[in-house]
Amino acid sequence: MPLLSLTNVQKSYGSHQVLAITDWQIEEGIYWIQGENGAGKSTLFRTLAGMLAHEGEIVLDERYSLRRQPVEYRLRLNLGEAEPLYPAFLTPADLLAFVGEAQQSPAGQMKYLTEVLGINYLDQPLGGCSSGMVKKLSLALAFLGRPRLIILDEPLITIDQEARAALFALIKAYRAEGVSFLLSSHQPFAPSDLPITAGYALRNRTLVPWQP
Ligand SMILES: Nc1ncnc2c1ncn2[C@@H]1O[C@H](COP(=O)(O)OP(=O)(O)OP(=O)(O)O)[C@@H](O)[C@H]1O
Repeated sequence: MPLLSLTNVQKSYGSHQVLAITDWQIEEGIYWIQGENGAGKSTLFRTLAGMLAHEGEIVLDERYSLRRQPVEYRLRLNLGEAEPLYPAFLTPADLLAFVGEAQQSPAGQMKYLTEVLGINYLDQPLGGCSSGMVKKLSLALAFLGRPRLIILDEPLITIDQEARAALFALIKAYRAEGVSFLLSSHQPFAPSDLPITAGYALRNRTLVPWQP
């Protein structure tokens, strides 16, 4: 049963078409998406997260259409952006509380995520946090709630080895609970890092099986 189906999905900025995906489906698993700079990965992920207007049909779990059941769909699909930007005066505690409520985070989940990812600067305004500290927070936010699919755009940029190991452990733990992942990276993941189900490349505005 497909977890995510895209049919005739198109996205343009003005006259510049970035996505033209006729038919693409994935089942549960951990997927890796590669793309050259400017290929459209962030545009694809923001489209899947419902942040950009698009043409075509995007359906999760054969039931939740982004267009027709937007609330149910968004509760089940989380996005961690490549280069997250937050207002400088907010703290990690503020954002975790806000996103946690919106995503209906179960009791204890925020504490678990902040401990695993080493977010021990909960009350420090983000304007005074390093890019790695902001990135780790954005990753924690992407795991909140009870998602079916978590999309992480360039999850490894700016984070250190310890956070990378913690993130991979978290991905495996969530995967064991039935959560699927779409990850982008300019570099392929080593098989020892993560059990990747399949890789795709974003080329010529569409997704094709990845080949080295
Ligand atoms: N808001 C926007 N307005 C106009 N064009 C945009 C906008 N955002 C992205 N683009 C264009 O769409 C194309 C795809 O951009 P996108 O950011 O999705 O690529 P990407 O694959 O994520 O790139 P990178 O790996 O460099 O982050 C680029 O040609 C970019 O210039």
